[in-house]
Amino acid sequence: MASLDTLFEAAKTIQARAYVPYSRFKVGAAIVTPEGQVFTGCNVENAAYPVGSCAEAGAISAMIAGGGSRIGEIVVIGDGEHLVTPCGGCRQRIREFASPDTRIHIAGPEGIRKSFTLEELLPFSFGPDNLTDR
Ligand SMILES: O=c1ccn([C@H]2C[C@H](O)[C@@H](CO)O2)c(=O)[nH]1
Ligand SMILES: [Zn+2]
Repeated sequence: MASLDTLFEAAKTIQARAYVPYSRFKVGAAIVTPEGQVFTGCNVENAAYPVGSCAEAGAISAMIAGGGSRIGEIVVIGDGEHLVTPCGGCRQRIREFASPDTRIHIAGPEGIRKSFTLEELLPFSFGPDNLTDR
């Protein structure tokens, strides 16, 4: 099983590959599934700014394409002094494949700075269950 250290290193490696000619703000994300598979993603910007995608979205796409189905834990790494927590859209993307107690680790270049549960970042969330209890 991948350790948190390994997951952090995977996020840092993919962060370096981010395509960010507009913001110059590189983000990396690494997911470990409950089975121990690791999937990564980086942000990919576009000249049509709104079409750019977040690192977390890339990691989730890689997970699904690679046969994973659940997020065990996720590390998100950014630069600068502020915590780079997932944007609102990515909190919802993570929510689709995670549980309220799934841990979301926020890292800087030196290591993990703070860890949250999904419930902390996205309380009272909307999810697949809402569609089945009609
Ligand atoms: O959690 C985050 C926050 C921001 N970004 C990206 C989007 C954009 O490319 C750049 C600046 O917002 O950072 C991510 O990938 N993940
Ligand atoms: Zn996002």
